[in-house]
Amino acid sequence: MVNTVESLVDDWSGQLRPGQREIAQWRGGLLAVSAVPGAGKSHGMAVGAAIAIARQRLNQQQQLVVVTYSRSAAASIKVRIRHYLNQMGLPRTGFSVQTLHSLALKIAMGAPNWRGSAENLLSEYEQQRLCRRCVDQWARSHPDQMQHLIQGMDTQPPIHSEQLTRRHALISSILTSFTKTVVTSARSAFLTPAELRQLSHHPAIAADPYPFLEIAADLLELYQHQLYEREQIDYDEMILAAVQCLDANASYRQEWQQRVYAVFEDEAQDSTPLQSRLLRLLATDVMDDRIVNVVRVGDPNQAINSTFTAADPLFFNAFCDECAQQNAFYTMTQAGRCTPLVIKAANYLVEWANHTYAQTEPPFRPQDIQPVPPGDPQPDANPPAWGQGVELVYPKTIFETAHELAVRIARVFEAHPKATVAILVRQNKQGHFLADLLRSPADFGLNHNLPSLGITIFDVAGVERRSHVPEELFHILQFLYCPYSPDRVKNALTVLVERGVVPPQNLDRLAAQPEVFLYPGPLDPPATAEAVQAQHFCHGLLQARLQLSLFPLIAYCAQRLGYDAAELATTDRLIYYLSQSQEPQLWERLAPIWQGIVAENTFEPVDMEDLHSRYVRPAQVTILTMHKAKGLDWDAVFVPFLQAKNLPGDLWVPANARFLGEVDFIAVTRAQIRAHSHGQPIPNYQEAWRNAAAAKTAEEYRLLYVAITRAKRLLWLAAAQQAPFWPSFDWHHHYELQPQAPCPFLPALQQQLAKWLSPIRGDR
Ligand SMILES: Nc1ncnc2c1ncn2[C@@H]1O[C@H](COP(=O)(O)OP(=O)(O)OP(=O)(O)O)[C@@H](O)[C@H]1O
Repeated sequence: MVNTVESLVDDWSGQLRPGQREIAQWRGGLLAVSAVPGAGKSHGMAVGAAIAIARQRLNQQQQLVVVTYSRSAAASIKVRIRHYLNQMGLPRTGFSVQTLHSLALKIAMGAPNWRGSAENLLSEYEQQRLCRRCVDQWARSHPDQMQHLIQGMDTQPPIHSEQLTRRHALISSILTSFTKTVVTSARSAFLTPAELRQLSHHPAIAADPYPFLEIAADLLELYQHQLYEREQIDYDEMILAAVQCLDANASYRQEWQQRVYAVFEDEAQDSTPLQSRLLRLLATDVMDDRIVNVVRVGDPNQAINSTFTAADPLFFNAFCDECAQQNAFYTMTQAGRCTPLVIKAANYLVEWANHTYAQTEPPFRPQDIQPVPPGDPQPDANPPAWGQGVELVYPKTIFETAHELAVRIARVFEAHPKATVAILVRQNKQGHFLADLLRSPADFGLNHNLPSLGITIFDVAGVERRSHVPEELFHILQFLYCPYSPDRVKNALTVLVERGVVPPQNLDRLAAQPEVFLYPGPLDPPATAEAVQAQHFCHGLLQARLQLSLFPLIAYCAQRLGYDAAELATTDRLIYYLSQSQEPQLWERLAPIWQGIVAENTFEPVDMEDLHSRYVRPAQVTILTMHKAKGLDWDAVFVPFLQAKNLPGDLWVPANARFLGEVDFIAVTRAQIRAHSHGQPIPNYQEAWRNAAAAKTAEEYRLLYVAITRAKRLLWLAAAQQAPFWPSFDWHHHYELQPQAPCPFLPALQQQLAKWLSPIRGDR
């Protein structure tokens, strides 16, 4: 067995890059790998994990725990590790892949005397309500401070009606969001209410116009008290609870340490100190606490969560320094994913942004991506470009952007029918807007129709937001119980087309006259072949509706939609949930409950093993946010709407909070807590505001860097000359377009492109 493993390790080592090889050769202790995008971090980690599992003969009793930050990343790494274990003929039991939160939940729930339970886990919505309750309570018990806030920057108290308006804004929105921010930042930085209060007396902030840190301490205290009283926990608390359970109970800690041989962490740049502490505790050897088996891989240049969570690349950098002192730190600068021109564009972004923002917060660690040398193990490494490789356009409007995009995508599929393609947007709303335009171009006067070419438009946010299994089945069932409603026919057909069980076609035409679509008479015009297919499919479902009772009918529909195992398991969970909710189990009774599940998106799907593969599929255009695109890649990547207002955008003060002054005190307080947790001097409010703005800009450019480095062969960037003024407006209902400047990186890149693409001119 050992020999087989070692000979396979030798074989595989020949297929690994430096950095990956070190992970494969790891035999315990700390190890850090910092690598550029596409260098093969996740790949190296999967191979390394499989080898460690084989070497240590890990099993159900003692496992290697792989931690990631998103479900899709977890699914993709699980598949890779299983692949290598299969090659070694080993069972799949020696490891588990988890998101950090599910791991923490397991630890906290298993602890003796732990007061919480999964049912007590606060949803986002409930957390919001709890924050609001704390604010109400605080406002009642602090009338003087409330009055001080209501007066804002005015020298005199405002008139009565204005006071009421401000009070309402403070309670319902400003202080409620403030509470949420404080709760997350302070607890991640291990700050107790008492410590926060102490911090609020710091002389550096004595002249700040409002005592927001003191208010933060009050609100944090109230929030924690309320959680305790209600025996509830929230996501952050779960991690804190897990750490506390392990800290407080030696035998429980040892139980876990015995169970966990090592922790491998992907995307480690997104880790918070609290999370790192949890992982270290778990990975400490049960017999000797000087031995800590932790492997962390990450890329500080891809840190894109630090402005809305307590994550910060600084912590991963510190870990890298610690490992460097033990000669256990490696960097990987070669990457085979992208065509050379895309690499040049990404490197230029690093150089340009660090130069442009040298005075504030340089966004990147200066580090160039290099193409891999000849003979690299990756097949088709640094592939040749499609088209120009990097293309940059300035369409007149957001509509023209959609049109140009469709034209270019159609050309990609014409030349490469099996291409994988993604459109990356900054905000979900932009994604929905594009999805609608691309799905129904005629409605918007566009004459390029991707669905008619057999190309699926897959709007990730749309699907995920709706938690697709409950929503898809809901639409089908709604149709089956009311087949003559045009809306329901359209919704059901949309699901059927998205699932690929009915061919794409003009659904509005079918839905407009449901009886003609379902049961055409002799005088009706002949249906197209696609419509007949859709009709037969619907007849099958309607037939089942007459023969089956509700729950078997739901299961039948799930089968007909071609659900995979995880989706079928999710359907089972849904049926179970519905069966527990209401008697008698009739559609009319259950429909409102089901609709609630869809609206609140609270239903937890069964872990989707191949969620990842849904994002990257041939003959599909995947629309998703830049954040969600992390860790994935496609042949062609389109990044529209790169107007300056959209990226990097600005920090701004919401209109209802302007009476407090020219800065957003939520961002200010967060920046003050951030500085403290980094061991830096605490900044006053003006400096904290500048820091917050610089941190946002820096992170936006890292986000653009992530987007750019997803492209293997073609990167298409666009900035519309006219777009909605506020990127956050609902693009469906706000068509008032205004002139917009492009993201300042684009003109700079354009100049470079001109040089790179015409070497003679460039040389001059
Ligand atoms: N040694 C290797 N042999 C073959 N293919 C490899 C190797 N290393 C990486 N690859 C391939 O290169 C691509 C990028 O690898 P991977 O996704 O692991 O990179 P990454 O560093 O995690 O990227 P990012 O940080 O941008 O998400 C993948 O398609 C992967 O299969």
